[in-house]
Amino acid sequence: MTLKLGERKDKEVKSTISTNRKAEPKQDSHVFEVSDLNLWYGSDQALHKINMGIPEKRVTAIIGPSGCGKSTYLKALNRMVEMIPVVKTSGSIKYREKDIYDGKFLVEDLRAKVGMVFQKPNPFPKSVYDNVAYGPRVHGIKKKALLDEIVEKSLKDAAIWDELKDRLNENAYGLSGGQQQRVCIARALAVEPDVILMDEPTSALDPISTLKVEELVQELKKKYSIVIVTHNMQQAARISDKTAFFLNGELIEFAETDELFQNPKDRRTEDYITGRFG
Ligand SMILES: Nc1ncnc2c1ncn2[C@@H]1O[C@H](COP(=O)(O)OP(=O)(O)OP(=O)(O)O)[C@@H](O)[C@H]1O
Repeated sequence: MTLKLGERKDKEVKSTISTNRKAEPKQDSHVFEVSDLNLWYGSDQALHKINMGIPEKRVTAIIGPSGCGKSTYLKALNRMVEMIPVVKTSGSIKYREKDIYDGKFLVEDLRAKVGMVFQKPNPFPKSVYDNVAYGPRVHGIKKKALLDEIVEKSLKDAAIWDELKDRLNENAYGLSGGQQQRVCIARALAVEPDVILMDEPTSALDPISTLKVEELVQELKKKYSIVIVTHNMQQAARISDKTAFFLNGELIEFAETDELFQNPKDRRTEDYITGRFG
């Protein structure tokens, strides 16, 4: 089902992007607390004074037009953005009340807790088993029985065990794109993260694989806190509990998903979700 944005009147569009859920505002506890975050690539400022808490065990979607800073924000949360040498930041990001830029917080420890799944499935050119066992091995787990257990559990949690249990020794490159993406999710789960960041995880997938990943996200939020960047507003409405709308590097609105789509508070959010721009 494709939204023909810009072709409908506001009211119709707002009711079209329906989440089939009743708004259940909760008092969230937060895994991340982001305060006054500014980020520059050289002299170009990509994020402006972002203040945003990421709720625990819920799905937070980030939407907004191309270039508005969604991926930059996501990669700031696990300090991946620092891999680009010209990046400078100010403000603070706290993960479970610890400042992630505090010298005492090792980046490896942060990334073990905050896993990431990318737009394009990126398995290693290794067997399914070795892909999933990779992280635990890096963390020093050598016992075969324990690795077997972790691989099975991670593939089960990624809803792909039944499909792959007899193909564990096959190269992951030989799998379909949708299977590769779920193996990548299993790889992220194998190190027992707390938060999973997903950067447009279904944009390279066919509709059936997309549906499987969306269903999986619903399961995963029982155990993990999830932040997902998506270009697809229908997807944000379907799978997220809270939605943040970014524009030109600013956080314009952050609300319960039903609220944001049905009753946006900011004119710019309304313009975007009704297809007037973007
Ligand atoms: N490595 C980089 N070097 C310099 N500028 C960058 C870099 N990566 C992103 N930017 C700039 O930062 C801004 C935000 O980019 P970002 O990729 O975060 O946006 P986005 O909302 O995720 O976009 P899209 O939806 O197209 O993926 C853009 O102006 C972009 O050109």
